[in-house]
Amino acid sequence: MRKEDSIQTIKGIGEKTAESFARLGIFTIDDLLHTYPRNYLSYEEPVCIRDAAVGERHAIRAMITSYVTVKQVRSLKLTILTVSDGDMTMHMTWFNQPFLRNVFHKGDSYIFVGTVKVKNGMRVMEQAEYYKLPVYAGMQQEMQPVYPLTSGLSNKTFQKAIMATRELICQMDDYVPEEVRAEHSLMELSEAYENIHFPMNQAVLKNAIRRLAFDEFYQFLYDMASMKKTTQLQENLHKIVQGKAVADYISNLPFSLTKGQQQAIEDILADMGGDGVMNRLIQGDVGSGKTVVAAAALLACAKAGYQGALMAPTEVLARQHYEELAEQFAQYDIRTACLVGSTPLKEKRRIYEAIQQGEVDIVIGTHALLEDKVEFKDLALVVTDEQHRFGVNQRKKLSDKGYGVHTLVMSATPIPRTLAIILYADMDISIIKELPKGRKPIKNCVVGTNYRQTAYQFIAGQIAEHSQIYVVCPMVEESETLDVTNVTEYVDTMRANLPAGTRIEMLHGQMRADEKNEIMKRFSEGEIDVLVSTTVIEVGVNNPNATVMMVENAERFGLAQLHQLRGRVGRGKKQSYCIFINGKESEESMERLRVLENSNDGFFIASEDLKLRGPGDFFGIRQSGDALFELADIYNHADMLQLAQDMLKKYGKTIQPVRRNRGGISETVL
Ligand SMILES: Nc1ncnc2c1ncn2[C@@H]1O[C@H](COP(=O)(O)OP(=O)(O)OP(=O)(O)O)[C@@H](O)[C@H]1O
Repeated sequence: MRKEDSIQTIKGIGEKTAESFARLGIFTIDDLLHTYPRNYLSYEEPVCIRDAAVGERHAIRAMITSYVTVKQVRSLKLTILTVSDGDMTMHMTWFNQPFLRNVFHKGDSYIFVGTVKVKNGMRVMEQAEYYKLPVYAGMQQEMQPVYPLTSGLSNKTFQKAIMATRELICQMDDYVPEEVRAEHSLMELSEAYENIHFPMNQAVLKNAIRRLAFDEFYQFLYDMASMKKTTQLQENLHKIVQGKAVADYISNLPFSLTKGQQQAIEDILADMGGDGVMNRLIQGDVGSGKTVVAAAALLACAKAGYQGALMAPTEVLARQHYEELAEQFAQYDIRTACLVGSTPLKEKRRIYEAIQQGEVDIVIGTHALLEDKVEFKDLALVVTDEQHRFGVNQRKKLSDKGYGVHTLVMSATPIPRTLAIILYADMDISIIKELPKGRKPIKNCVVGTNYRQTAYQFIAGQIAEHSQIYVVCPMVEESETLDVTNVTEYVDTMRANLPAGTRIEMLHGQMRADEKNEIMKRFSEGEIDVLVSTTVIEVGVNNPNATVMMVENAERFGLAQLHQLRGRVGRGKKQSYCIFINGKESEESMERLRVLENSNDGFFIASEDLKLRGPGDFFGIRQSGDALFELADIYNHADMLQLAQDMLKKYGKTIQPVRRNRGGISETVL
């Protein structure tokens, strides 16, 4: 078995199961190994049957010692069996679940969770939940990995498939020298892969994540080092000196630029008119006005007679940029086009042709821009929005569509300077520090669920004043609801609580792209009052008329992500409000959320988030929005980032990272 083999080489995985895996983007063994559990379940500490207090709920680890019988008692079908923990026996019964006969087998061990009763002097547990913790490498595990699933694929099949690769995992060579591992207590590579999938316990899992975070950073820096060389060698083949066009554009804006925006534009023009190729990062907090800076750069490029591209991480955002820029640029005779995944094929072909012929000056789109069919006549500038959503290779793939292409990256992720120097070693950085004038600071409140009714009343008041509202719920899948408010149901609740005639719509990741676009369009045109959404709206969406952001189950999000969400309001002149509903009544989560109540500053929030995270928090509240790394968190694993840089410096490029082969395509982003 080799990493690059199809998963069908695993015994028991036939064509059908392989199709299910394919739907998750898993084609090879390597894909499988890199599809990490999205969660781990661990159960209450099991007790002995003897120690389980009658009338209380307990978890008991026991072995089935009888055959399973199914009895008809009046209208009930009873499934009965006996279990033992080696010291005492107990009866188990389930009602009307005769299929359990095929689930349980004599000799199997399970964890049974339920309330212990006494009947006829015998301990009994009725309707128990039952769990089978995995046995990996002959060891009973304490945690159950939960994988992303799709129809036709059970968690059990997933686990089995990973277990089948054990030999391969064990044979993995570690490229990190032993002395480095020893000095920094870095887990061995194979051990890390074993434990990310089947962790013995929380502590081991944490170490496995730390090790794999190192690998992600090392690969990233390694690739950056290769890129640096090529950009350094490049002379500026596209000298863009367009001060006049940009000055006109700026003077026609309905506002005056902030100092940071002005400086950023000056830096860009100096770069693009200079001797080398531009490679610049614009860092600015949410709502600081990075789009006009990008627009100025693209305008200068088009006016100099070259082509430019702007790549956004989502279709919603790409369309938003397109709509804004197409209108502005038309006044300067600049021809624009929008290319996204859902663009109809015929339209796509027309756009490809126009780009190739040089009939389009500026193209705005998503990953769709990376396709081979997109060929430029003379590409001079690539702007990527929200850099953390794209990998280095993706950015490079786009700029490789031309020669000596200038690169501009816009990011709202607040990164401390020390880390930025490592992560963006190859880039010059312009920072937009201040927000545009006239913005009123957002008023925040962190409240419990009992405040919801008051919040609805407040929202009704805002709608009466013609403002618009965002409500964010964590997820939409039926299976993941548990105690999480489900978006679909939530819309009904809101309808019942807001005045009749309130226009409420929902937006979630499972909708088709055109449906999402339609909703966003109507929301930005003021035809929707309340947009109930999952975090699809997180990045960059701009509707200055939205004044309230209400986040349900706010405790489930990372602070930086909540800050991004909050950034969707307070983008116009009206006073805006953010209501964070804490669904968990713990003082700890309240304290964490209060950081947001007290500050609107992204840098401060990121650093507080780091301080407040306890050792148990490493999973689940990683800075999402940081999809460049799968497991690594630039804040939490800052030491690993430093170590990766030190190792690269010490050994040069002689030590190659393990390269991930996703479906056969080598990618920097895991
Ligand atoms: N100098 C300015 N004065 C007033 N308004 C401005 C100024 N610059 C930008 N704006 C407006 O502020 C809003 C936010 O700008 P923009 O969408 O560029 O923010 P951003 O930096 O991209 O934020 P995010 O990271 O959240 O996407 C827009 O409506 C924009 O027109």
